[in-house]
Formats: sequence, C-alpha cells, structure tokens
Amino acid sequence: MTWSRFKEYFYQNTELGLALDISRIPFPEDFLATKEPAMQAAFSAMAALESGAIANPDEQRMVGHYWLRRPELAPGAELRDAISGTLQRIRQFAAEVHSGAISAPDGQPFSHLLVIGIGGSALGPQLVHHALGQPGRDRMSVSFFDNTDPDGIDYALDAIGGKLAQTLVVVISKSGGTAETRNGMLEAAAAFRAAGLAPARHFVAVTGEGSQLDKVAAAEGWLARFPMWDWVGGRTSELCAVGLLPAALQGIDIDAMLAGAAAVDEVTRRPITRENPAALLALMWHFATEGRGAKDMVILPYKDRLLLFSRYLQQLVMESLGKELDLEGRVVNQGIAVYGNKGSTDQHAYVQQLREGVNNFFVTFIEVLKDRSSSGDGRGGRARAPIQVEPDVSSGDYLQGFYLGTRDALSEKDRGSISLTIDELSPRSLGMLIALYERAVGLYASLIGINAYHQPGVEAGKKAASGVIALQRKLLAALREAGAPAEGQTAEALAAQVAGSPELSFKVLEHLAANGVVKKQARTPWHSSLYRA
Ligand SMILES: O=P(O)(O)OC[C@H]1O[C@H](O)[C@H](O)[C@@H](O)[C@@H]1O
Repeated sequence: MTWSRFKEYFYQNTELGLALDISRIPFPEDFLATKEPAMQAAFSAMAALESGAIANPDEQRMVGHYWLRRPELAPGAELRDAISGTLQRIRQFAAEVHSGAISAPDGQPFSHLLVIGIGGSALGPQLVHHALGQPGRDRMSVSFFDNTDPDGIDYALDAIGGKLAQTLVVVISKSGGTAETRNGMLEAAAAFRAAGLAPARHFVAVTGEGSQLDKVAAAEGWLARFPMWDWVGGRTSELCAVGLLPAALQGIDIDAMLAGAAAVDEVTRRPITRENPAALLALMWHFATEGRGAKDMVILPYKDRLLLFSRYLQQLVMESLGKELDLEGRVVNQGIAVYGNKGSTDQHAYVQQLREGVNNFFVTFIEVLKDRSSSGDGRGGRARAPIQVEPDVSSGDYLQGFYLGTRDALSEKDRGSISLTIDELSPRSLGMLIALYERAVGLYASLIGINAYHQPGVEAGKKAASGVIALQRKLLAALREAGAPAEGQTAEALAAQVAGSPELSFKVLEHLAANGVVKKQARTPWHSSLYRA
C-alpha cells in the first residue's frame, strides 16, 4: 500500500481521539463516488429512524437506541422523560448501593454483583465489565450467568462462595420470558434459599413493563425494577439500563460512556461520507464482502481488554444482517460472519491461515495508542511505570510492532484490512466504539436493503427446543406408566408410544440416563438398549 493512498483515505478525528484507515481495502478510486447515491439514501433512512419512523416494519416498532445518549432527540416528552428519569434512577440506585443506604439484609454493603441474562442482555455488560473493570478497586466485583448450563451456573456460584449474603443480583431480559435467563434466576434463587437468604431482598429486574419477569419481580417485591423499552433492541441495549445499571454498580463512569456514544453519533449523523467513519466502515464491508457476505469480518483488537468486543460485534452484526429476506421480500440470505479474539495472541494461533490459507476474510485491527491505564482515563486505574524489555523498547511497543507487522504481512499476500485507532481505552472511547458499530450496521443494512432490527430466525430454535421439552415430559410419563415393561423399552418403541421422533427420543433418553433420571441397560447394537423409570 502506498503512502499516497494512505494519505488519501486516512480519517482522523483528533477531538474524538479516533482514526480509521481504509486504505488497505483494495477498492478502486471511483468506488466511493459510485456508492454515493446509495450512501445518501442510507443517511436519509437513518435520519428517518432517528426521528421516530417505524424503522422495524415487521414488528411495527421504532428504533431508538440513539436517543439513549441524547434524550432530547426522542420523539415526544414522554419518551424523553422516560430515558432521563431512568438514567437518574440508575445513578441514584448505584449511589445508594455504594453508600450502604441500600444494603444486604444482614446490614453489610452489597459487595458482589451477579448479572443474569443472555444475548443482548449479557454481551454488552460482559464487554464493559472486562474492558473497564479494575479488579480489586471496582465498587463491586461482578460475575455472570449467561446460559442454562448447570455446570456453568455452579462454577459461578462456587466463585461467589461466601459472598452470597452480600450479593446483589440483576436479572436482565427485555422479553422477560427467555428460558435460559428464567432458569438462571430460579437457580440463583434456589442458591439464596439454600443459604437461608430471601432472594427478593437481593434481586433487581431490568425488563419490559408487564413482562413475565416484571410480574414476578413485582409480586415478590424485589429491590427494584428498571424498564427496557420495545424500541431498544437487545443487541443495541448496552446504553440503556441493561448495560448502564451493571456498569454503574461496578463503579464505571456511565456518563462518560454516554458522552462518548453521543459524540460519535454527532459525527456519524452527518451525511458527508468522507468525513463519516461509520459510513466508511459500512462501505468497506460492502466492498470487501461484495455486499453479500462473501468474506468474513475478523476483529483483531491489539488489547486484552477488548477480547470480548468480537463476541459483542458477532451478535450486533450477525443478528442484524443475517437475514433470509430483503425489504422487498426477496430471498437474499444476507449476512457477514464475524469472529476474532485479540492480538498478538492470535498470531500464535490462526493468523497462519489468515496469511497463507483461504482468502475469505478481511481484518479489522483495533489499535489503542495508550498502553497502560492511568488515573486520568475515567477508570480510576493506577498507572504502572513502563519498564524497558529491551533498550528503548517496552512491552507496549512490541504490541504495536506485532500489529503493524501482521498488517504488513497480510497486505503482502493481498489480504485486506481496516485499522481503527483509539487514543485510549476508557468509558468514553468504549461508548464511542459501540456507537460507531451500531451506526455502521444500520447504514450497511440500508445499502443492502434489509431490516437490521428484527431477528425472525431466532424463534425457530426456541420453538424446536420447547418441542423437545414437551417430548421429554411424554417419554417420562410413558416410562412411569403402571403397565410399562419392567425390563425397559427401546428408544424406538418409546418414541412410537408417544408419537415422537425416534432420534430425538434417543437423544433425550441418553441425557436422562446420564443424569440418573432414568435407568439404561446398554445392549448391542446400541439402538436395542433398554430404558426404564
Ligand atoms: O433480553 P431477552 O428478551 O431475554 O433476550 C435475549 C436475547 O435472546 C433473543 O433470542 C434474541 O435473539 C436476542 O436478540 C436477545 O438479546
């Protein structure tokens, strides 16, 4: 890549502390001009969305995550008050927990936070916790249940150990009906009861008004309930109560996060493509993937604390863009696959394939200029003096060296990359990154003509799962029937009895047997094995 191309396409905004280099995506000189009409249409669609149009036509919903950081832009006083009022309640609640005004039933301050949620109700809080936390210095330590895996739940509970009595639990679910989160809540409540503690005096809900979770929380008299609005999608919910409440409790400066997002919104709202980093990102995705997901997006932050960013973006990008139909109802099977971890760690793992293997990706490097946190960055960190690992060279210099080296090594083999640079990792810059990608995804969705704000495909797996649970109940009933043969029955015979799928019945019975719920007499061949109650 040439210096002149770099100079032509490098975007730097010193006020924001953000830079974007698109020069290593090999688009032709006329690409931006060719795409300008489509980009202008995308800006208009985004402006309509921001002013309250029904931007999610399938669900007849407004899409309002941009209002969360500038409530005055929300359509109507009611929404504006709801946003500002909730933000105020979050600050107040966190302050009262920190001061001890809201305390554990034993009078001790709450010192630990357990967050229960999944998908958009967990990934943002997990990202922020890891990116901005200061172990040992945070106002509260934090752990998560983000699945219905009993072993995972036990792992987290064991880590909490004796701190359970001082643990505050935040249960997050927009719909309030997500099975994994409901199960996590029940498992946590059981653990509290087993320790002689009343769950309601530890639990807080973040959920849609009137949801199942909301009703439980109200009926049981939980400590507090915070709203999650239908115009905020799960994957864009980090900057409402979903993300802000856990962050504030942890002691993170949520106002700086909001200010960072608002600052990027302001810059990326402007319909001048060359000066708009979200538009440039969206256009690069379009070129690199031919507007149809032909290549994968590999996210490589050279910063340990941004490890979870690729997982966060995986949901944001793939759930938003992975769609069967376009806005006209044509089958398009759109999407961009996202994966990544962190550099330079990945150089010792899969970068081998990136340089020499199948060329089916483009990389986004994320560079953080400042090596170590310091007291001025809003994280309250303690800066350690850099040491020299070689004369005039620090560990951080090596980190940058590896980033620049890998980037060159990829360019030499015609593997394209984008570089995103932030000055430092702070609440403000993390808010900026979140806002930048939210808008890039929205603009890209317009370029390819899809609805980025629904997720119809997710329901299929949920429905099928409840079918499996129903089948399990029928199988157990059949096994427990008075006339059931004492020696047991094969999976196939049981399936026929309950009119279920033999394959699913076999899988369910194997799981029940492994957990001691049913007894299994193994036989050869495997499908003649017998199961009994
Ligand atoms: O917040 P919840 O309603 O519990 O939803 C949690 C997650 O599950 C769903 O399946 C959606 O696909 C996600 O977008 C959502 O973030």
